[in-house]
Amino acid sequence: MEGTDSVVHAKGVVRVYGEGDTAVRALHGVDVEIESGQLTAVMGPSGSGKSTLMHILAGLDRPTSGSVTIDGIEITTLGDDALTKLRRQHIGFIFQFFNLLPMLSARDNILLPLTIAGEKADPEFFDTLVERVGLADRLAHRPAELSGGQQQRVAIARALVSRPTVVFADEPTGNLDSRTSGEILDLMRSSVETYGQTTVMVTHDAKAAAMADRVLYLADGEIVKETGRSSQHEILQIIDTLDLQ
Ligand SMILES: Nc1ncnc2c1ncn2[C@@H]1O[C@H](COP(=O)(O)OP(=O)(O)OP(=O)(O)O)[C@@H](O)[C@H]1O
Repeated sequence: MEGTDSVVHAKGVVRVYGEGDTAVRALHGVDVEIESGQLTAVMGPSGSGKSTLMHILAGLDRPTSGSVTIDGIEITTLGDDALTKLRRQHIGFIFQFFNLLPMLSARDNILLPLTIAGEKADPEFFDTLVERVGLADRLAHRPAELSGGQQQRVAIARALVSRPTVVFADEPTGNLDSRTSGEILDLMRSSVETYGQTTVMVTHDAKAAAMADRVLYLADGEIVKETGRSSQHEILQIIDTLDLQ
């Protein structure tokens, strides 16, 4: 059925940091599938393994054991060069602190993933994208000349410009005020609706998770619950009941 195939599969993912007495088992055998065309939110208390899981699903880190496939490609056994190439082709990133290059204009920041890959943007798609994210009159500005919300819009356009298989967003609204957060979440939701952009978002914010089609709850390195689209109130209740503060 359209919109319900999974594009990322993780099976038995274990991640241990360090060795011996000081080893930290951050993930305990996580099984998860990320559905195509959906916004999936990952929630859980601090230290529950959200960032670790996201980094492994995105090919930024390798599991200690277990399997991860992106678009059918097993990434855990790829060499570094092949993994970098796969990330360029298949993954877009949005971070809490925007991670823009300060010396580049908004336009060049947005185009960076394509520039690095030696590709050119489809001009029509680029124009529609900057229009949608509301940056058409800010393209010549550098990040320091933009507000936090505008910088995150640049980061969203940068993540979307190569039309990646999956966008991973790590606390995308964690550094923004509530009004700007709402605008950024609307934008992410609309990229799912308009482009069918598969997106995975790590968040502490129940309001953000309420925008998702599916919510995964992580505790002590395990997925302890999964729900479909839920209201902010329902999400807060689950967090309270499972003691996931
Ligand atoms: N590089 C590392 N070395 C050792 N331990 C680590 C490392 N990175 C994370 N950990 C540990 O792994 C566990 C999971 O961390 P992770 O950052 O994935 O949690 P999180 O849910 O994203 O937390 P937060 O919401 O605070 O960002 C924690 O106990 C953390 O201390």
